[in-house]
Formats: sequence, C-alpha cells, structure tokens
Amino acid sequence: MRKISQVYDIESPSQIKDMSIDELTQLCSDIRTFLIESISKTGGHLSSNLGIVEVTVAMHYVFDSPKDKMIFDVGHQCYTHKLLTGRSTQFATLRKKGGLSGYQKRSESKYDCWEAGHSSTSLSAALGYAIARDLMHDDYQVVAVIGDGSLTGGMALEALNDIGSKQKKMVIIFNDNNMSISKNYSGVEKRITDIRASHLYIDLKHDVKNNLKSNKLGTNVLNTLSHFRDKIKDEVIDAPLFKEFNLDYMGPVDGHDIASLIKVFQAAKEHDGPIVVHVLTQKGKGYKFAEQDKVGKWHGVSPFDVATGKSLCLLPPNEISWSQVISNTVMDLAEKDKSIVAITPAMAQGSKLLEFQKRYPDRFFDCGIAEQHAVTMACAMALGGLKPFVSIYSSFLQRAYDQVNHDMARMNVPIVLGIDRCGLVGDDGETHQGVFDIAMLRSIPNLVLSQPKDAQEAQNMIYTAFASKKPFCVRYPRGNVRYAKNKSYSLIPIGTWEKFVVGTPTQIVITYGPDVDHVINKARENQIGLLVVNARFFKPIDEVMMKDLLKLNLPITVYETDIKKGGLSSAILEYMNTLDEKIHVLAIGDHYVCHGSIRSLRIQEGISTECLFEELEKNG
Ligand SMILES: Cc1ncc(C[n+]2csc(CCOP(=O)(O)OP(=O)(O)O)c2C)c(N)n1
Ligand SMILES: CC(=O)[C@@H](O)[C@H](O)COP(=O)(O)O
Ligand SMILES: [Mg+2]
Repeated sequence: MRKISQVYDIESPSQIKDMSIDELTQLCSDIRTFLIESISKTGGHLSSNLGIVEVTVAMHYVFDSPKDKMIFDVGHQCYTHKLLTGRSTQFATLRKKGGLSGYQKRSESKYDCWEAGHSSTSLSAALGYAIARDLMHDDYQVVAVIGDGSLTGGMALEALNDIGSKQKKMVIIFNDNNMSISKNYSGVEKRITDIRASHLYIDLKHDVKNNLKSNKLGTNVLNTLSHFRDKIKDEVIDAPLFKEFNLDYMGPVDGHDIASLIKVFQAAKEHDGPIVVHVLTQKGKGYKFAEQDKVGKWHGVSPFDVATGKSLCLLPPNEISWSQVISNTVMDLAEKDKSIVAITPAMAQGSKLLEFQKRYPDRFFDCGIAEQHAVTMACAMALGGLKPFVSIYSSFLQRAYDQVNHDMARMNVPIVLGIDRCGLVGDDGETHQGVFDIAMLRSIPNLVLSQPKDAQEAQNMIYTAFASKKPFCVRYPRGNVRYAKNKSYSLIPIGTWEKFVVGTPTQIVITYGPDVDHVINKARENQIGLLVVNARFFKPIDEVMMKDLLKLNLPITVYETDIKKGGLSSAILEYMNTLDEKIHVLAIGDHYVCHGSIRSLRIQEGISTECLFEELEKNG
C-alpha cells in the first residue's frame, strides 16, 4: 500500500485503514490545509467542507466504500470524501467545465452512490438503499450524513417518519454545526439544543489516548475499540426528537475528535436497525474568517486571498447583484408600505435579504429549508392582509410547484414571488441550473410570469407586481447588473413587450432579461439591422405585438436561454397556431376546472368526443 505523505498520495480509502490516530489526525490537518488552498483558487463550498473533515475520515476508516453506501445530504460537503477516494489531483478543476463536480456524482466515481444538490433527500435515499439491500439479500451498510439545516426540510422529516416505522438497518450521521447557510431557524434546532443540554457529551478522548499504546491500529487497538464499542452501545439512548420518530440515538460526539468518532461509528455499525449518531462540528473549522462567520459569507465562496480573506472577484463599479437590486426595491417599498413582508426558505444571504431582516426584523421570515411551506404560508399571510415577497431560487422552486399551483395561483392570491438564480447558474451544475421555471410555471392559470431586462426595469417590475394584486412572479439571474436607484417607479402594463430598432431591421430577435441589451449592443457594434424585442412577460405574452411582428414578414429568431420545451418559443408557437389554426387543438384552456361529473366538465371545456366530431365536421 502506498504510504500517504501528502493529500495527493491518497488513491483509495483503503490506504487510511491501518493508520494510527495520530496519523489520522495529521491527515485531517493536511486535508484542511489542502481544502483552504484549493478552494481559495477555484471557489466552492468552503465552510461546510472544513467542518466535516474528521467525520468523513472516520466514516471511511470504519465503513467500506464503495461497498457501503455513503450518502451526503446536499452533497456540498463531500470534498473530503472526494479526496479520500482518489480525486485530489483533479481539485484544480473543481466546478469548472469538464472538471470535478461540486457534489457527489455517480459518473465521476464508483464511490459516489448517490447525487444531490437540493437538500434533505439523503434520508429517503438511505431508506431506499436499505430496502433494496434487504430485498436483494445484499450485505452492505448504508450511511447518510445530514446537517442540522437540511433536517429542517420537509422531505427529511417525512423520511425520518418512514425510517422510524420501517426500522431498516442504517446509520444516520447528524452533522450539527448549529448553522444552515446562515443561522438555522427551526423548531427542530430548539429541540436539538435540548438534546445537547440534556445529555452528557460522549467524550472518550482521554480513555482512547490512554489505551492506544500502539501507533498502528493493529489487533490490540481493534480489541480496544471493541471494548469501547460495547461501552458506547450503552450510550444508545432515547433522545427527544429522534425518539418521537422511533429512532435510536448516540451522542452528541465531538465531531473533530477522530478517535471518538471512530469508536462511535464502530458501535453504530453494529447496531440493529436505524441509529442516529449526533456529531457536533464547527462550520469553517481551521480557517479563522470562516469560523467567525455568522451569516454565511463563507458558505460558498469565489476565489479569495487566504491571508486576508479578501475576495479576488471584485464587482465592476456601479454594479450590484440582481438579488440586491430586487431586495433594495422591496426594502424601499416596505419603508412606505408596512404590510410588505419578506420570506426566505433559508437563503437570506444568497437572496440578499439580511439587510431587510436587520431593518424590519418583525416583517422578515426565514422558515428553514422549506420552499413548499414558504409559499403556502405566504398565501395565508396575503389572505390575512399582508403583502408577501417570497424569494426562492429557481431550481429550489421546483420543490414548491404544487404550492404555487394549488395555493397561490388557484386561490389567485397576491404574492410577489422573486425567482432568483434563473437561467444558467454555472458552477453548481445541473442540480442548480434555473432553466425550468418558465416551462414549469407557464401552464399554471392566473400567474403572471416576468423577467426584467435591466435594473431600472427590475425596480419597476417589482413595483408593478405589488400594485397588481395578482400572483406575480419576477425572475432574475445570478450575477450582477449596472444599478442606479430609480428616482420614481412606473407601472409596466402587464403582458406588454418592448421593441428596440437597431439600424434598418432585416430580422427580428425576440429575447428577454439581460440578453436584450447584449443583443442590441452587439447589433450596434456590428452594424446589423435588427428589431430586438424585450419579451419581459412570458405569461401573458404580448399577442398584439406578436401579431404586428408577424406582419413585418421578417425572419424571427427566438433567443431563449432556458429550457426550450414549454418555454417562450413554445408560447410563441402556440400563439401563432391560433392565428392560422394549421393544427386544430381541443384542450382545456388557461383556467382551473371546477367540480362536476367528468362528462359535464368535458362538455364545459369543449373536449367531449361530440366536441371533437363537431370540430372534425367543421374542418372537413
Ligand atoms: C431544496 C434546497 N433549498 C435550499 C438549498 C440551499 N442550501 C444549500 S446548503 C444549505 C444549508 C444546509 O445546512 P446544513 O444541512 O446544516 O449543512 P451545513 O452547510 O451547515 O454543513 C442550503 C439552505 C438547497 N441546496 N436545496
Ligand atoms: C449548496 C447550495 O445549494 C448553495 O450553497 C448554492 O450553491 C448557493 O448558490 P449561490 O452561490 O448562487 O448562492
Ligand atoms: Mg449545518
């Protein structure tokens, strides 16, 4: 076996199996240094990874990946897992095209048995693997790692409920760093604090140090470990919260003490049925700026200078993030209108709502990683007289499709839904690309769905959204935009597009968002005659303008930067078909269908077979 003298020497987790506690401790320290250096150059999820180094090393020491299944919730904290499974030399490519993914990725390594990016899926995955194992008569361990933030997600709680019922053997490592991206807001967190306070911390460090005479973990040491394993088994207790789910529990354990972690994991491995091992870790451990961070600035970072902690990606002057433009506008409007409230499902930092929280603490609501709950709660707030602004990243909004449809749109509730990080987001990859929301939302009746082209229009769009008293979505991308605060706001007529003429147009480009200006500028630079359309509403689209555009008889290109199927181009093609009816369509219109017999409803909606044959006769 090749000896590890530096992190780059690690080819497989089997190399750490015969290391001593001192050697493992040194390895953890080397991994931390590696992570700080490497992430400072590539960017990535720094704090969560620094916090979980020892836990991951101990997991790979005790369990046998890839035979045993290791599932990391979200997956943003799996960098040490990547290092221990032979991927260190690729770290310079982290989150770059063709390089290492920032999450577990099955195509990347046989050690990655699961993929995520969205939170709170690990426990369902663990139960699924455990059920498959038992039915297939396989023999492997299932280990899920879930953070205290991810445990606030509804899916995780649904899975706990089911795991407690099915009682399949698995180890749930509950990584408690007392932080989500920012502060963790949850009742669960309060319950966890009770657990921390009410149980003796398992600290067997001194016992281990006294008993591990040998440097290498040979037979003596393993005997010692099994002695402790028995001792730790006695620590299996009924902890509030987990007991309610019918789950056994061990902990809390110092998540930075490799010896204690190994012992507790050994004991958990022997446990029958599901067991929660509670590890206490510090987010950002080993890097002072990250350790001190209380608001999530070091959760996900772009390249930075290690010595000063300063970001190496400076904003061009006069530019701020789109999220900041939106949040500035909401704050401005909230100043005058005390019924405006802001809601975030655990994304206050990324959505730039921390300042709103500071200014209007009573009107700010972080509801944990709970997109579904955020939308439904906002609906009732609106019906109760408030004016909610709910900010959700496009890809996370996929979680709340039903709530947007069933609660917000169906009841026609006036909510301003800020869809942040729409379009391609880049480094986070396929789990986070916000390219589905137009297609996903366009079929929902009552909704307004818009995207402003620049900061000025963004401010007016938010103003329009609040004034509209409709379920109103405003989407905006990751990244920055030139910004000057509007001196006053003006209403944008809902469903209207804008035309920009460059030179003498010979073609038409219909596009949206920041690409409107990009196309105009490029056409000007290259002296290309274009008619550029700012399609700032996807629903409703501007049918009047569309008709006029068609009359011009110029080639039309729809420049769409989101998923094609169901997107803006689909909307335009659908509309064009209504003009010449080349294809006759019988279908339910853009509205909800009330109750009644299916037959009566089919007649009402013009989709009965009689309707079809009447149509055929008309067209025959
Ligand atoms: C459905 C969903 N919503 C929001 C996020 C954004 N997000 C990523 S990590 C994270 C916090 C997770 O906290 P925790 O599980 O405690 O892990 P830690 O970062 O503390 O290690 C959040 C909110 C997400 N990935 N998925
Ligand atoms: C892991 C996760 O889901 C978030 O940390 C996400 O990476 C944040 O993305 P932004 O950097 O765009 O806020
Ligand atoms: Mg956490």
